[in-house]
Amino acid sequence: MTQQEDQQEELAERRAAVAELGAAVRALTDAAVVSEVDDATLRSVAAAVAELVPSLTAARRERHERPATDPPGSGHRWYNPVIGAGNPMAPPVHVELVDGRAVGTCVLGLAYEGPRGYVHGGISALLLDQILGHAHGASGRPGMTISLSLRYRGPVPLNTPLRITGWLGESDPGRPSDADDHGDDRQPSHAIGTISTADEPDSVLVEARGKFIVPNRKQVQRIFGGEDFAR
Ligand SMILES: CCCCCCCCCCCCCC(=O)SCCNC(=O)CCNC(=O)[C@H](O)C(C)(C)COP(=O)(O)OP(=O)(O)OC[C@H]1O[C@@H](n2cnc3c(N)ncnc32)[C@H](O)[C@@H]1OP(=O)(O)O
Repeated sequence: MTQQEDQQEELAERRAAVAELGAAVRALTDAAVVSEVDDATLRSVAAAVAELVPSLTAARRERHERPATDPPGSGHRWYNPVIGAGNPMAPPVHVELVDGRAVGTCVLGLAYEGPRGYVHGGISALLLDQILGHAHGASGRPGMTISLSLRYRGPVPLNTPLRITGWLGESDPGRPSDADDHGDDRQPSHAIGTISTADEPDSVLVEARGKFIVPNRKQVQRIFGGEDFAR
């Protein structure tokens, strides 16, 4: 086996273990928010969970440090709060590119509840920001959101297969590019997205409009210390 194959195998092993823990803690979170067991059981589970924490934090990363799952150039985000298999907070949303559109699918349990039986509006915004980011990134230029507005047309049901779709709209007409000053294309992109149930994809429950920019070199330096932020 070559050294590269060895590294690939190690990476796959690490990602599988991270996804396994993510799924287990996600299931625990779901159990915690649906549970109606007696107080003594809640307290004994809380104590058992608290005892597990030190075994995970024995080796930890700090802000700005890459996790072992996301080596430079991979473009992966295993702990992303929307799509990351390793993040218990992520549903996780499964995203595919279909005919130039980003299409996400997921089911949201009671941990995401806002109005009783329905998804919290902030969670819808989180999902849409991510999917718009994928639509923008699909053009080959991953970027950052500079504005996001939402229209909530109908409540989004929990425990129901959902479809989240994002695509690029027209850029700002007539906005001059100041590429000469900044060495980058500074035209923000407009992206549009929707949430519907998988059964009724044409019935839009939430729609979003966002603007994305590709940070220029100075901005990348200022915000990310020069590292290629998207890779
Ligand atoms: C297959 C592909 C897979 C890909 C997967 C990817 C998935 C990822 C999904 C992740 C999804 C999650 C995504 C997330 O969660 S991204 C996280 C949320 N977003 C942020 O944190 C951004 C915070 N904002 C800033 O840091 C600054 O505002 C920036 C750096 C943006 C500009 O601060 P700066 O001090 O430098 O400039 P200014 O404020 O004086 O702005 C002046 C004007 O210029 C415009 N402007 C500025 N810079 C640019 C530019 N570079 N190109 C074009 N235009 C630019 C600017 O809009 C403004 O215009 P106007 O508003 O006045 O009209």
